[in-house]
Amino acid sequence: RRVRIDVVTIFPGYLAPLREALLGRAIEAGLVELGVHDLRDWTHDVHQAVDDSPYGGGPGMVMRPQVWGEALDAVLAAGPARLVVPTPAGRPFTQATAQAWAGEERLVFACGRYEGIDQRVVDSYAARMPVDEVSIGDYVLVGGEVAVMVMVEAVVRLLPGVLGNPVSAQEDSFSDGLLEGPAYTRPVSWRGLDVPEVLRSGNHAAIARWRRDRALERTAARRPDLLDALPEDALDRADRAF
Ligand SMILES: N#Cc1c(-c2ccc3ccn(Cc4ccc(CN5CCCCC5)cc4)c3c2)n[nH]c1N
Repeated sequence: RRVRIDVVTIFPGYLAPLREALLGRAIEAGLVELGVHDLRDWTHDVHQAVDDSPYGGGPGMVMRPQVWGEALDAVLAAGPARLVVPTPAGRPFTQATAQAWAGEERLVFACGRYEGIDQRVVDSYAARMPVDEVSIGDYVLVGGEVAVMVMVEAVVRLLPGVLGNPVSAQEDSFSDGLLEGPAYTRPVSWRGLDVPEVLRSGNHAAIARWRRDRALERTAARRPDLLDALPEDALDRADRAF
């Protein structure tokens, strides 16, 4: 199965890294088709204006609906898609979102800049297709391009054939609801720091117990919200020590 991804932006160069490495190989393998479009290709004025002052006042500029309408009509003409609009005011983008979108045939990303895109763009397309206004986290970026990079990577890595070891897509650190614990490889001693003995013991039950303890410890320390979100039966007696 393949997915077609289109991105509309005033900074097409910002999306160049999508063609590198893992994603580049997925594109070469024909698992992903990627189209990056310059929004200014759909302006008609000599200044290629894409923004204007906000009605009601307020800081900054807002992106004009007409240009976005022509660009998205052109890109969406190729067939039905889910329209994704990154915004600080969006619903949280999570692994569950990535999993859901990995099943889509087409994703179109509208990258805003300035203070965002005139709301009528989202409203007009929401009438005829799925439109998701999403945020990748509680911090403020300057535009949607970086968010699109994050979301495209999170989605594409879930597509069959993209990752060398697909099982890891299922066993993602968030699959058992805990953060993953520490990982080690050779050498056994490095700058006076040794690999924990248990990991070299060959005692797989002890190793599994140690790893779960480290994951619980780390989750309790860094993401207590994940612990609170665990289903009642997720922690056994040994787990409750943390
Ligand atoms: N995903 C995601 C994002 C984004 C994101 C996504 C898309 C765009 C398009 C433009 N910007 C810039 C921007 C920045 C702040 C504000 C809020 N205003 C500030 C001044 C007073 C009024 C409110 C609006 C627009 C974007 C930011 N930021 N953080 C995420 N997780």
